[in-house]
Amino acid sequence: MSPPPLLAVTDLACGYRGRRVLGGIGFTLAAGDLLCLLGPNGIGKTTLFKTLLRLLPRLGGEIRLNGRDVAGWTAKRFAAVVGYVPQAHVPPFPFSVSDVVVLGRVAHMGAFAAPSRADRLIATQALDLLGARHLAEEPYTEISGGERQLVLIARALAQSPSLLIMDEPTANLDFGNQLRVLGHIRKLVEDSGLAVVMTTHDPNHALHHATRVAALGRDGRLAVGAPTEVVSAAFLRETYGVSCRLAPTPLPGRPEARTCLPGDDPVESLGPRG
Ligand SMILES: Nc1ncnc2c1ncn2[C@@H]1O[C@H](COP(=O)(O)OP(=O)(O)OP(=O)(O)O)[C@@H](O)[C@H]1O
Repeated sequence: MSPPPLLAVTDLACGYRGRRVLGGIGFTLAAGDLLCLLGPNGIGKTTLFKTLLRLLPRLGGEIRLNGRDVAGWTAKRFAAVVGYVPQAHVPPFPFSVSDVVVLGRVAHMGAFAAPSRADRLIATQALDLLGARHLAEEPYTEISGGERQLVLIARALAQSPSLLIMDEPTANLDFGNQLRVLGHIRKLVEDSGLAVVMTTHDPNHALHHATRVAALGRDGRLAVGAPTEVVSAAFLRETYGVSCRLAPTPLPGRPEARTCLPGDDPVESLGPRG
């Protein structure tokens, strides 16, 4: 019998007290998958993430990690498998970058224990992996937004998770930093077998970097599949109300890759769609 998938979400319903936002959500994720979650503003991507992370109680359905329902897991047991990279923010205190990264080890430390030398070494290795070791002694409050994003990814990697959930890891990054951060994420997935679920508002991130795409349409249904299957001109028109064409743009290791370009009728894209 084949082993269960790393993450299996079945018939999941999410929302807030008295308000269901999404229902019937189902997908699986294996080690080495980079899944991009796409969908229009306000459709429920953050709500789904919060539910996967157990920050919001599920309204129905199941979330299984390695075949086990996560309901009732302690925070520590959950954090040993799942890491979370929030959008970069500036904390009120000027912690050093290495102190921020070593916080990722908390899930592996005893209650009230200080980080050990081994914990510090793992934190340094995580920074190394992302080419960010030179930042170790900098105050976290005085580095750039792109650097902060790398530091938050390093903190999540120091946690040694099997699954990383990333909320718009490229938001607020300039073009160069977007490419660098996405390149690092893809390399980690390819080299270490880490699985990643990330949101993005750029379909080209999904087309160029994801192994799979999960797209929430305006009807709240989730379509899951290969990037070029899911990100079609019809999906972009229905979801974002824009006319696009998908140009073949073979990339190293991805001969089937496409790039989303403005279509013939850009005026159609103006204004919200109901
Ligand atoms: N704390 C809350 N209580 C009640 N409803 C909420 C709460 N937070 C969000 N919502 C509602 O849930 C719906 C989905 O919001 P969510 O933030 O998950 O969307 P999203 O897809 O992440 O949007 P965006 O792309 O704009 O970040 C929206 O209608 C929103 O108003």
